[in-house]
Order: sequence, then structure tokens, then C-alpha cells
Amino acid sequence: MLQISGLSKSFRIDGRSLPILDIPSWQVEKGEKVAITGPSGSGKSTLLHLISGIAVPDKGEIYLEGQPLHQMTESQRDRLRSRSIGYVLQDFHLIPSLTASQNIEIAMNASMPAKQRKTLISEWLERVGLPDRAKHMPSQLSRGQQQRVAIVRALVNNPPLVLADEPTGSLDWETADEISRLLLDLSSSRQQTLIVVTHDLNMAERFPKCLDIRELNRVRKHAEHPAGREGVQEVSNG
Ligand SMILES: Nc1ncnc2c1ncn2[C@@H]1O[C@H](COP(=O)(O)OP(=O)(O)OP(=O)(O)O)[C@@H](O)[C@H]1O
Repeated sequence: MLQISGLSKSFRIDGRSLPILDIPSWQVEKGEKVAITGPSGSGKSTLLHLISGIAVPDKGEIYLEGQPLHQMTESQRDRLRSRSIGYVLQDFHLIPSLTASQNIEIAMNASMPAKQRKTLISEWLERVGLPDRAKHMPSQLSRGQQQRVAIVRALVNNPPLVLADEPTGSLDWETADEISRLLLDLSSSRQQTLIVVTHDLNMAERFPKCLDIRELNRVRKHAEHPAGREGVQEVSNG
């Protein structure tokens, strides 16, 4: 599903290049569920940005379902992302002026007849335990309910790869646990590959594979913003 080799990414801040990622090799098989943990600033979100083609590496190769993401133009990456990736974020990113149903509908293929779209949305809302919330605005939903809507929006097109960046980061313990199970259950029932970045160890423990990013990344220490503090950056030689 995903093959990474010789991947590196730095950010240039105040005229200095700060190495963030240096990943010699990493593979994720189709259907795998992987939780990535690691300290703040260790490059976890940056890695998801590279995998999704939102950001580009300085060097290296990323193949997504056999497609060379690293060789694509921005619009090719955008197309691949909308076809193949569902993205779940910590703060849901629902559009406040749209209902739950409309927030899901905007992610759906416009060529699908409207009636079919409505039926599919109802089925999904039922599946995530929100059968009577279709017309509610995000502000009328709890944070856990908003995350459920955001998960439906990410999964409704059945993407082969689901990426989630701190999906439980702003939720209380119990709701976080429900959201963890929901993401795992939904992606398992569709044989989707799921890569989650999380500080939530309870969530990470639920995953068949849990990886500290430092196991992949040869950049051992990281600069925090404001960048450029003396002595906080170092690239290991392996
Ligand atoms: N666009 C950018 N420009 C400059 N520096 C950046 C940019 N994006 C990230 N960084 C820096 O890269 C490093 C890694 O950031 P990243 O968000 O990937 O870390 P993280 O492991 O996800 O952290 P956290 O767990 O706190 O979310 C940080 O030092 C951050 O300040």
C-alpha cells in the first residue's frame, strides 16, 4: 500500500535548515492498522503531510498504491489524495455553516445522484450512532459527535488509506475510547489501511502495530518553534 525510501524533509527557518525527517525505509501493507507515537515536534504530522502529498519531501520516494507520489505535480497529488485518502484531524474541521449531512456531502462524488447520496449519508450516520443528527449544525453537536461526522466525511468515499492526526486529541477519555474503536472497526470492516498519529496511549494500545516515530526516523532530536535553539538539533548517522 505504502512504500517509503530515503525520505528526508527539512524546514528552513531564519536561514537555517532544520532536519525533521530522515527515514531510510518504511512499508505499510494493505489493510494494516498502525499507530505512530513519539514526542512533540518529532515529525509525526509532517510524515502524514508527506504521505498525503500535502507537503513534498526534499529527497526520497513515496509510493502510494504503486503510484510515485514524489514524482507528481501538485494537481496530480490532489487528485490522488481525493481518490485514495481519507483524512481525520484533531479539530474536526467541519464547516460551521453547514449541517452534519452537508458537511459529509461536500466530500462525496458529485456524479452520484442526489438521492443516492442522501441514502448513503443516512446509512453512515446510523452506523456511527448519529441517526437523527443529519440536520444539526456542528455547534449543536458535542465534540465526540463532531468527530463522528468528520470520520464519516473521511470514509464515505471508501478510500483505501485513512490517515488520522490526533483524532482523539481534544476529547475526554471515554469519548476518545469510543472514537478509537470506531475508527478501527470501520476501517477493519472495509479492509482499509489506517495510520494514526497519536499521543493517546490508550488508543495506540488498541492498534495491532504501534510504532514510535524514532524507530523510523534517523533525526534524533528536533527543534521546537521558535526554531534555531542551540543544541536541539542533530542528525544521527544511524
Ligand atoms: N511548515 C513548517 N515550517 C517550519 N517548521 C515546521 C513546519 N511544520 C512543522 N515544522 C517543525 O517541524 C517539527 C515537527 O513538527 P510536526 O508537527 O511534524 O511534529 P509532531 O511530532 O507532529 O508534533 P506534535 O506531537 O506536537 O503535534 C517541529 O519542530 C515544527 O516546529
